[in-house]
Amino acid sequence: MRAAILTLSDRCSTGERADGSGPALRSWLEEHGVTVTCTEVIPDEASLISEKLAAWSDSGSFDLILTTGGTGVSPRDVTPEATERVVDRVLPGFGEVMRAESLKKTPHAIISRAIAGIRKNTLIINLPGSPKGATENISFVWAAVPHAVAKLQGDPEECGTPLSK
Ligand SMILES: Nc1nc2c(c(=O)[nH]1)N[C@H]1C(S)=C(S)[C@@H](COP(=O)(O)OP(=O)(O)OC[C@H]3O[C@@H](n4cnc5c(N)ncnc54)[C@H](O)[C@@H]3O)O[C@H]1N2
Ligand SMILES: O=P(O)(O)OP(=O)(O)O
Repeated sequence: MRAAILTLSDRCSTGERADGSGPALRSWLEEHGVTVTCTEVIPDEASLISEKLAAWSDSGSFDLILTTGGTGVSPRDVTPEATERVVDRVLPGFGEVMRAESLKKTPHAIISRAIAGIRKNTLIINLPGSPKGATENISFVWAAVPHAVAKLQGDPEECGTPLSK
């Protein structure tokens, strides 16, 4: 699987704060056998985020794009809206599971509005901004990611497990 990581943070984009979440996600993915070929840090600007997600998806170079940051309720948190604007289909289950599992870690999890969706052949998943929130959330949904990527790219294999007798 080929992946890209997009960090959304005003402070990290100006160098005021070091990006801890992009590198944390990169390590997490590489430990899980994924090749990360592109990482970038940009500010919380909806048009920039949408343009970047569309360009990366349309390049055909990535099976998976993770975003980190901007999923909450601060005035400049616009990642879910910018993502929704460019995906062909939303995958509601990812956000549902991330919030349900994260609530077992912190009551603040309910604040994250993260979504996931598909654009062309690429799966895009929003994650919260902190290194802890980002890595916890990807771990909660990871079991479904390889199968989702295979299916969205046209894998014709039947995936129904026969009922045991
Ligand atoms: N499983 C978990 N889920 C959530 C957690 C968590 O710890 N575990 N945190 C919850 C919180 S709190 C919030 S709020 C929401 C929404 O988060 P956002 O996506 O809006 O995150 P930001 O406001 O962009 O960042 C929050 C906080 O994290 C630090 N930060 C942000 N970006 C970076 C970065 N690139 N490198 C290092 N640190 C970063 C910074 O202190 C920000 O103030 O998510 C819940 N879900
Ligand atoms: O990372 P920023 O600067 O976009 O802000 P926040 O601390 O709210 O994440």
